[in-house]
Amino acid sequence: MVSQVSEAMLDVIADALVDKGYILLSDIIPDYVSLALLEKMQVEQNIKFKKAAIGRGVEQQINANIRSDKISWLDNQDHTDREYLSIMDQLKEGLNRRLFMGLFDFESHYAVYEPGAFYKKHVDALHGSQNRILSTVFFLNPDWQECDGGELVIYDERDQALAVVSPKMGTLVLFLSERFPHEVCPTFKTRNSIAGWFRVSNANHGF
Ligand SMILES: O=C(O)CCC(=O)C(=O)O
Ligand SMILES: [Fe+2]
Repeated sequence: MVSQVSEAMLDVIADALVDKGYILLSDIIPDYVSLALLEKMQVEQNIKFKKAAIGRGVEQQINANIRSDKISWLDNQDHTDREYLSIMDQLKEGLNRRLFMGLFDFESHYAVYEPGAFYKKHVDALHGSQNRILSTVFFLNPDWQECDGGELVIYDERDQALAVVSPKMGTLVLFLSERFPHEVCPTFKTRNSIAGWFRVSNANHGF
């Protein structure tokens, strides 16, 4: 079954990206998809997940002082991943139609933050390449409490906190990749998310 993102929802998202550059959504991914994603994560956590690296190519390195999550990339061949990727594809098409963003592809990984893990303040657009345009973070944590930590904090250009997001099951955050530094505060409980990025192709670079 492929779930549909409504035109009204796409309008709301496009307006928010123009007005503020970010939006938090709680009702875009159906529960059955979230539950399937969480189940898959839990089954694969001890098998497929690898320590996350920072940077790209030869500069890529594991730096546990900056981030200490473990990740596994989504794969279009997998039917659970494909449900999520198909919703992201509808977002891509809907935003390109409304905002001419030139979004070209989408890459995403599951991330597990074990107790004590964090990701210090950073910007997602990779150094020397501006092709990450729109960041997405989807949370898969049922029964998350305030005292569990692991908040995603989004900052503005002047380093003021704009939003402190509790990583609750079903919340999707979208923000412009180059504009918003953000961090994952240390978590006290195992914290599951899917981070993803819409990119423009190098040929479109500089629109
Ligand atoms: O899991 C999150 O809240 C955000 C992760 C993040 O910022 C990233 O992977 O770039
Ligand atoms: Fe990030």
